[in-house]
Amino acid sequence: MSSEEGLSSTITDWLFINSWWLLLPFIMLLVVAAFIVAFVLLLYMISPLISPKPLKLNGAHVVVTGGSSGIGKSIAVECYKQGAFITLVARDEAKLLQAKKEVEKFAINDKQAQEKLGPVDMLVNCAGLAISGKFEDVEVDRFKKLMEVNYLGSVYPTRAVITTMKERRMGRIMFVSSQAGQIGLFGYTAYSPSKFALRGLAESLQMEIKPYNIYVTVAYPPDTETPGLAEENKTKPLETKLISETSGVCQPDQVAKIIVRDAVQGNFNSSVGPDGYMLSALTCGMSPVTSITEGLQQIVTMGLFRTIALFYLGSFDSIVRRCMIQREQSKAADKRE
Ligand SMILES: NC(=O)C1=CN([C@@H]2O[C@H](COP(=O)(O)OP(=O)(O)OC[C@H]3O[C@@H](n4cnc5c(N)ncnc54)[C@H](OP(=O)(O)O)[C@@H]3O)[C@@H](O)[C@H]2O)C=CC1
Ligand SMILES: CCCCCCCCCCCCCCCC(=O)[C@@H](N)CO
Repeated sequence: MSSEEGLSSTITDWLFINSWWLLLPFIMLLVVAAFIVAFVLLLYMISPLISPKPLKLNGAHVVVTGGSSGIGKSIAVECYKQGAFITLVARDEAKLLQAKKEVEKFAINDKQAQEKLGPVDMLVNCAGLAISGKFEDVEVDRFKKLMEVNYLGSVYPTRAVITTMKERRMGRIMFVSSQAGQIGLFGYTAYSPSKFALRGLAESLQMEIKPYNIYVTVAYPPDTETPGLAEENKTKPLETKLISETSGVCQPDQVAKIIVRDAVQGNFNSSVGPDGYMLSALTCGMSPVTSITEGLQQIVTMGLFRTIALFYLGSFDSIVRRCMIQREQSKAADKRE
């Protein structure tokens, strides 16, 4: 007796059936059910991966908060170059008028001079500031200020446009976070939380408004050469400087190009440079996916990037330790004098 006959006779004995082929219809049913389950699972996996339709910037109305300087101004220029109508939002009127002049140099058609604005097609929440310092050195009211400007300053404009976007069943909302909104670093105990908060807001909001064909983008730029960075650098701890140098300094135009491209495509995540790419793959968590390649890349690279990240973390720890020892030595030297 072959082992196959042995197995089938065991099953038939067990089921009190004298011929195994009486089981055939059940086996077929099982196979069909398995196929259906696999198909449904696949559909569920694929459905969030379907890419949104790109937004046409030509003739669109783009509102940029923090549009009078730095990254915001470059985003405004980039959108204007692609034919959009722009509204700049900020506090200082003189700076706004100067920025308006600079943006208008890049007109691509006569129509743009007429400033024909309508409902907002894309909102760019870029107004913000950075304050760095050791936890105990930063005044408590600065923690509040950063949450107010960086976080709530993105909530209010979004509230102002969301109802109309939902009615029109179209739109883009962008939040400018930071690499410091993906990783907590020495000196950013007040700044990082305000940028992490944007990610929580963006994920929740995206789930609510996706059926209305509105797409959210969170941008995580590295250090970028702007008036804001120059201001921040005046009081930045040495540790923060050394750690941030890891991912280099970018130009605002270069950052803006990438951010605008991602927002137009409806990508949830927008990162700059190789470190930015690794950080985003590593911290993707349960954030929305917007293309099959993005999902596959995350699946394949995560373990590798975590391995690389351990080396980075080790080097950050050693920077912090070295700076502490140096400070203590110079303090001791001062006392001796
Ligand atoms: N530069 C960098 O290294 C990085 C910056 N970022 C983020 O990008 C954004 C822009 O930064 P950056 O270009 O460097 O900054 P800038 O300081 O160069 O520009 C900031 C802009 O925001 C406006 N703004 C500031 N505070 C307020 C407020 N309370 N209400 C309304 N508008 C305000 C400013 O105009 P006004 O003062 O007239 O109101 C200005 O237009 C920020 O959110 C920053 O955190 C992220 C990663 C890196
Ligand atoms: C695989 C893992 C890779 C890990 C790479 C880690 C790189 C960390 C660098 C963080 C730089 C933070 C810049 C903050 C910029 C900012 O928001 C302020 N300058 C605003 O003014």
